[in-house]
Amino acid sequence: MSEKKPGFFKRLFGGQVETPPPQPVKPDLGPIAPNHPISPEPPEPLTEDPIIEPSQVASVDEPSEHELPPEDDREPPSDSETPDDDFPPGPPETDPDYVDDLEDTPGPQPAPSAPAPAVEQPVEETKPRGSWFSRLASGLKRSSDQLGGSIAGIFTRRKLDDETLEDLEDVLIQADLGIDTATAITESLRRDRYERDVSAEDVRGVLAQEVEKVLKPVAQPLQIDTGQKPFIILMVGVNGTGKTTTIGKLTQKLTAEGRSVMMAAGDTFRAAAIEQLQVWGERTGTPVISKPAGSDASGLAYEAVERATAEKRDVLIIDTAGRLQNRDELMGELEKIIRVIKKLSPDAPHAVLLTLDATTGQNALSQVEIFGKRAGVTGLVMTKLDGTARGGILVAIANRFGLPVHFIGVGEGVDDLEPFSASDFARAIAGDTQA
Ligand SMILES: Nc1nc2c(ncn2[C@@H]2O[C@H](COP(=O)(O)OP(=O)(O)OP(=O)(O)O)[C@@H](O)[C@H]2O)c(=O)[nH]1
Repeated sequence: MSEKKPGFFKRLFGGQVETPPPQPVKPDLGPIAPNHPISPEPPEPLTEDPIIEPSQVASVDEPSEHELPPEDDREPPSDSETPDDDFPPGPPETDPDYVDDLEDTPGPQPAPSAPAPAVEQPVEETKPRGSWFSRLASGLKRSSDQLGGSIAGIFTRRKLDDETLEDLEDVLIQADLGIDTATAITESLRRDRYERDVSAEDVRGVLAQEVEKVLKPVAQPLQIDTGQKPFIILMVGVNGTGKTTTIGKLTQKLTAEGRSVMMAAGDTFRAAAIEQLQVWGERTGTPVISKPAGSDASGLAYEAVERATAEKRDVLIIDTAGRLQNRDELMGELEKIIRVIKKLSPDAPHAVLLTLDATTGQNALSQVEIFGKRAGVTGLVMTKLDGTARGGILVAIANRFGLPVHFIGVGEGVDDLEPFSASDFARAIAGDTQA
């Protein structure tokens, strides 16, 4: 944590750190609370003195009817992996009988606020920060280096002929840009420069142009409809993709804009996620609705909507447990959370944001497809673009689904999440590091 951190553009396109294939994600607080790592092991009771003000965090401490589910040790998916049947059971609401019962009963009443569990105050790191573009470029450097290196290898003193175009197409597909974009780029070069000398620089220029063309329509800011009080945002995604961290960063942005926000610790499956949100709550002066780990997430969402409505909050952001998109019962649980929210606010959730881990590669396409169908995803947040060689996947996703991309993340820090800019991303992935 003491390492000097380069700027954003530099981290997006400049990190030399080898990124291993997707690993089981260790829940930790990263830079939020660097001195207080949270163990990925089954949650231990917190023993330190409470630091969070009782008024800041609303903990709904009803005794759970259900056993605490086993800690979620599912691995994030890789391209080749398909989930097997060995996963531990999901939260209680994944039990169909339980789901039916809960849907038939009115939502639980909010319990009185109680002091939050003890969470150590986050320690803000002071690091030199570059511009967003420099940090973006730095983060995407592995992607751009890989692409740039391969392109340079193809176009060293070679005319643009069929063979070079085929080689280039292969390189672009391997960089996860998708067949359509790869073809668009090679066709553009064929049209304008066939049989002429072409430099790697020329090719990178065309790459940046074509990537920007694909990304421009999807680069849309997250619009908060002020007519909705609260504007309800549901955060969904596969395990460890950055939902909780993104909620914290987003809350920081929204509160800095003067909005009153409430967070709901709907990832009741992972104790660390609840604590993580509580840290963000303390940091941003935002109340966090929570229940003990293992509680029903739908009931919590219901209470959070009631509470945020009663308090006339501008925005309510609801976290959810990570789930693999092809675990049918877990996706059914997500649908149930949405149905329960609609009982109180028929048009809600007003935004369903899917977090995608850029290091996942091609599996992200299936995540967008299935979460889109089952949870009505309205926008995307791509995290962990720092240090991955697979940043091109965002282009393939944009091309295939056309869903708005609201934010991208290039690190764990609060200012490592920024609204998505098509031209910055295109320049960064093409290896243009000039801010
Ligand atoms: N390098 C990097 N790490 C990130 C980024 N966003 C989140 N992380 C880290 O990724 C890890 C998982 O993030 P979480 O926010 O806990 O993910 P989650 O989706 O809530 O996880 P589950 O609750 O298990 O589904 C944490 O260590 C974060 O600090 C990013 O943009 N870059």
